[in-house]
Amino acid sequence: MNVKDNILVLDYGSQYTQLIARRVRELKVHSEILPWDAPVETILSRHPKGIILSGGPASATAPGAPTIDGRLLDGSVPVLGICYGMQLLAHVLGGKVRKGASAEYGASVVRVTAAGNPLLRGLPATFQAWMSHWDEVAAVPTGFSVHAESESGAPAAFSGRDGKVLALQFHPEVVHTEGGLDVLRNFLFDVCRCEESWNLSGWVDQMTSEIAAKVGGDRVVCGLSGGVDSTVAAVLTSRAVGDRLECIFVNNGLLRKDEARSVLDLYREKLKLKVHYVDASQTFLSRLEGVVEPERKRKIIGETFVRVFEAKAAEIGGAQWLLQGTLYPDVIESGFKGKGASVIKTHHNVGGLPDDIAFGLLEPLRDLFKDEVRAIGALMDVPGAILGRHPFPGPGLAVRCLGEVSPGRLDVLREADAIFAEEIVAAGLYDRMWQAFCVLLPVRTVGVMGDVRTYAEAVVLRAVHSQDGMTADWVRLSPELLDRVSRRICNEVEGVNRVVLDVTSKPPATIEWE
Ligand SMILES: Nc1ncnc2c1ncn2[C@@H]1O[C@H](COP(=O)(O)OP(=O)(O)OP(=O)(O)O)[C@@H](O)[C@H]1O
Ligand SMILES: O=c1[nH]c(=O)c2[nH+]cn([C@@H]3O[C@H](COP(=O)(O)O)[C@@H](O)[C@H]3O)c2[nH]1
Ligand SMILES: NC(=O)CC[C@H](N)C(=O)O
Ligand SMILES: [Mg+2]
Repeated sequence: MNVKDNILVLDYGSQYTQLIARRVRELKVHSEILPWDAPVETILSRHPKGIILSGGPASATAPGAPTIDGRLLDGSVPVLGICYGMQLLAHVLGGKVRKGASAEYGASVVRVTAAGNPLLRGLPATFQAWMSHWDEVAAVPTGFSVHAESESGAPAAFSGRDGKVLALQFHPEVVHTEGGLDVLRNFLFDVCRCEESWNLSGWVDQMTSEIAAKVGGDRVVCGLSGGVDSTVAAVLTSRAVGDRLECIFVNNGLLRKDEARSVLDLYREKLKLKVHYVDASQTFLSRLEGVVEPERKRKIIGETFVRVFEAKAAEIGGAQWLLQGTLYPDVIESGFKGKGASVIKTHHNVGGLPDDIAFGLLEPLRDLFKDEVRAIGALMDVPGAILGRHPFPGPGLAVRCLGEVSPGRLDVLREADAIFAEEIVAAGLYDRMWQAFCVLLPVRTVGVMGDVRTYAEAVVLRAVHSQDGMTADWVRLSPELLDRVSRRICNEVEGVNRVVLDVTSKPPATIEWE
């Protein structure tokens, strides 16, 4: 692959670190992530044209907080600090950081207060930006200038050292920040003087050879779910290992209405992969009996998946590798990177894996985001019917059936979910959103149906726009559609007498409820 220029992202534990790297790739520049405490020599040996400091959960002024070596701040390589990165720059260069009067999470308005910041070139005088912080910069270092402020009046952008050290309190890497990509473009091409020299088809060729080299003559089993990620991973891997790849589709009893059959039909018709079907629903459901704690559900499901893969692999002649369609958001939310990231939720395929797993793991998409995976799938001619599907988590309906996961409650959820999905498709909205689904609450409320008092559970409608699952906003569905869905669910699904709408973005909520 032709990698000319390199942008280094130093990871301070942000949920968005990989997103920064991914945006840089989107702008056709190679980018690499190193932990914040990588030695300066290592950092400089990568010849970065620029360095980006990510956000992070720590407070820059706290004892032992992640820091930066002053040698990186002499202006010879441009440095951009984002959120924690900004607070850190302010702190180590002699400014002042303190806890703000209140936090800013989600959408916020940034006002440009002075010209001269190369990052803000071309942006309007006020714009909506995504924030996720509590600390703020109270004073910038001597010799630095503030160019924008947030609603609270705190600095939202400052720079100094001849425009070579720059800082932003908001997150230009998230899609909900207006002009965010322009900000990063300005950094890469104006400040760092990079040239476009990276693309996805180069990635496919390189990854195919890496998989071939790693697997050698071994055999691979793939957990295939019908979703985008595992399908793309399987198609990519089959290019590298041919018929030494066997796919296993597991019915875990937590699939949506008619999903097992429709997924199998789809694979048979559209793709030439060897797919084995395992119905393990009894095993999953009996292990989940009585479990209500979200993280326990996820861990039980993660382990059970692996045991099912092991048993099936043994039955079909053994395999040394387990291929999974793990993406970067699964990894970061599971807190897997160590280096200071919080555990948000244990994705079954990452943090939920048991320690004594009988396979080596093959996860070629581990550094990527869904929209990149869709683009790679399209490059490899994966059918649009698969690439366009909404994501569906491996733990499935278990994390949407809050409280106990019983067959009866799963059926209620399945029926409600199918109605919502059907109406979203009928309204022509399916391809215009990231996900739409129902959640069943373990909360009973009083209703009156046919003059009879009911005391039944409530269903939540959740529909979100997102580009990569890292941030999301709720979809403004029309009142007419909401009304139709609500009436149909109450009329057609026994056990539900109330439908409510989730109007929360991510952050502060997550997309799924558990
Ligand atoms: N029912 C299943 N059978 C076999 N493997 C599964 C199943 N569900 C999930 N997996 C495995 O877990 C991985 C992670 O699941 P995840 O839902 O993130 O990805 P996906 O299903 O491939 O794509 P999507 O996000 O579009 O649903 C999958 O890529 C796959 O390897
Ligand atoms: O394979 C998966 N295993 C999981 O354990 C899991 N949990 C959440 N998701 C999906 O990831 C995206 C982000 O979800 P959250 O905002 O709920 O964390 C959303 O698209 C979720 O549907 C999962 N996918
Ligand atoms: N997202 C971030 O980088 C947050 C930085 C810091 N922990 C704060 O709360 O302000
Ligand atoms: Mg899935």
